[in-house]
Amino acid sequence: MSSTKINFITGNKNKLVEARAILGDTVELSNQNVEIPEIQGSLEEIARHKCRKAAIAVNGPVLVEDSALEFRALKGLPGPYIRCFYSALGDDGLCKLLAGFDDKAATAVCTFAFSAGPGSEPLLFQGRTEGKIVDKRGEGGFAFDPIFEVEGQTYAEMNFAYKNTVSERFKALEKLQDWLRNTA
Ligand SMILES: O=c1nc[nH]c2c1ncn2[C@H]1C[C@H](O)[C@@H](COP(=O)(O)OP(=O)(O)OP(=O)(O)O)O1
Ligand SMILES: [Mg+2]
Repeated sequence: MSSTKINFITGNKNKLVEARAILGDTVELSNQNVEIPEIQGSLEEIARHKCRKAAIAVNGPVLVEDSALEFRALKGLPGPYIRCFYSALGDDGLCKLLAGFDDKAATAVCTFAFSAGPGSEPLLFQGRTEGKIVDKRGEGGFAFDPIFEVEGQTYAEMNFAYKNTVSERFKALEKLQDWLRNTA
């Protein structure tokens, strides 16, 4: 597949670094940060809204991504509001949210949205990874990585390359790559 260039609109450098590593040389990501107020709604509605606004802001094709962390015991919350919860509560506070529950299951969800430009309806590519919430362990990664455990290791305990083979971001980007392969 020939290399494709896409403008990934995100203010999160860690997302950018992971996405570039996952995509390798199949897709070249440029990056701009555009402040877009995030709405309330389903993961899909939030990603679509962010994508439409980003396409208008840069007046061209864009890729955006929205990450969520769903706690089963909390019926899917914090979900797309994880950024707010994480910055207010941190790793320990997020763990404590589940203190009263035996069920520690959580799902990390990554939703990429691509628009060909202003007025062009976003296409979604979503990946999900099942895990559980544990007391923090590990030094790597970012944000909630130390408390999200998948198959015995937290994301923060995994090496960077290994996280990028099991993560929701990897699964979502595989779908994006399939789409690019089939439309190029
Ligand atoms: O692999 C991950 N491992 C651990 N934590 C993660 C991961 N991926 C996103 N996160 C955190 C960052 C933020 O606290 C929240 C998502 O919020 P979200 O709005 O999607 O991202 P953001 O505001 O940081 O960047 P953006 O400019 O793309 O909206 O979950
Ligand atoms: Mg955000």
